Amino acid sequence: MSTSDRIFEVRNLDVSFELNRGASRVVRDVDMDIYREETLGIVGESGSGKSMLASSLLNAVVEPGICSGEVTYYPRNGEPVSVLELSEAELKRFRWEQVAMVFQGAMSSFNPVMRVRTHFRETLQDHNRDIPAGMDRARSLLESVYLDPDRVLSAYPHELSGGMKQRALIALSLILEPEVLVMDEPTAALDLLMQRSIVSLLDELQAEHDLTIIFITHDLPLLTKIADRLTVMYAFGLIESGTVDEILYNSSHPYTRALLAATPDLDVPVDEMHAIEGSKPDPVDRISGCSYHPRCPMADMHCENNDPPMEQISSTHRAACFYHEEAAEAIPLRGDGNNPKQKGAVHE
Ligand SMILES: Nc1ncnc2c1ncn2[C@@H]1O[C@H](COP(=O)(O)OP(=O)(O)OP(=O)(O)O)[C@@H](O)[C@H]1O
Ligand code: NI
Repeated sequence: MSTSDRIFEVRNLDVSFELNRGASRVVRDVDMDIYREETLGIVGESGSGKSMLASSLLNAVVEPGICSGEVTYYPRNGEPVSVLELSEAELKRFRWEQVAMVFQGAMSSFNPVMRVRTHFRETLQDHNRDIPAGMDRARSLLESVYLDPDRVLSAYPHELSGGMKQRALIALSLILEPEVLVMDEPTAALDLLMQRSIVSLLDELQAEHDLTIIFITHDLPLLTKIADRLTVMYAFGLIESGTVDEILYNSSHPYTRALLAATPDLDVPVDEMHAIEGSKPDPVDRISGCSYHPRCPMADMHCENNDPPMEQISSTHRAACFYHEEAAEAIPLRGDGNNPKQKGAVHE
């Protein structure tokens, strides 16, 4: 992937809140590139900063959070956009027309007293789009998420099941033809079957609409089915990123390996994150050295005193650990040595 394929470039991104007990840094010094038409999965335990990072991409961090650093968006046509410098009016357009979002708790983001049709219509109206052409598009989008347009458009949100509502929201988020879809735990409230069907539907939508998808969840097994690349967050920062295969079979950060080892079966989604020993980091505390050292079995004095930089492991794989070369041996994964794919990938 060359830099010309980038759709987002994030540099030195920080998000902080001024709390009574001190400054709370909930995203720390994130550098990240996102490539056009990829599906990037962001995974990490609850509270690690995934939602804050995702909302930073749209300059939509909740008040009174402060976002600093650079978020540059490269549209297919036109000049690069400095997202954190957009005005309110520019942001409103940017958020629907370039980068759309389906956020956590999306089940409630339909207005309960408005029919689904009105949501589509008002969005088109707000953005000065042609209504008849837009409503035709709405119908075809609803069809492409396997919903009956007539029935759904005239329904009130409560008349739809959770899965139907979620699919209708995805259709709505695509009504203004955005290039990027940011999804924060979009399937969390759905049953297994519905989660899987939404995932396969995203694949189809992505191909059809040339979408870039950023998918956030703590369901690692789900991500391995949908993502091209994975980025792992720990304690408000990125600690490893690579292709799905690099993360699954050759992960080089002790936290990622602990996460994988705690995931009993990649075909069964579990709330695997809580299985890792030690307490969760607090965004107000300033831990010296590596943020993972208090929980890391490999940590030594060097890790306690120094913050590990992201090390390049392959052209697509990076990890922030001084001992990334030894991690595979120190933290074996269940099934290591049995799976031929894993065997070949283990560090010598
Ligand atoms: N409004 C707020 N004010 C101050 N701190 C906040 C606020 N909202 C969230 N935080 C803190 O920011 C940190 C990161 O939160 P974030 O919601 O990004 O985590 P997450 O990884 O998305 O977790 P989850 O998987 O539970 O959604 C957490 O420690 C959280 O306590
Ligand atoms: Ni979240």
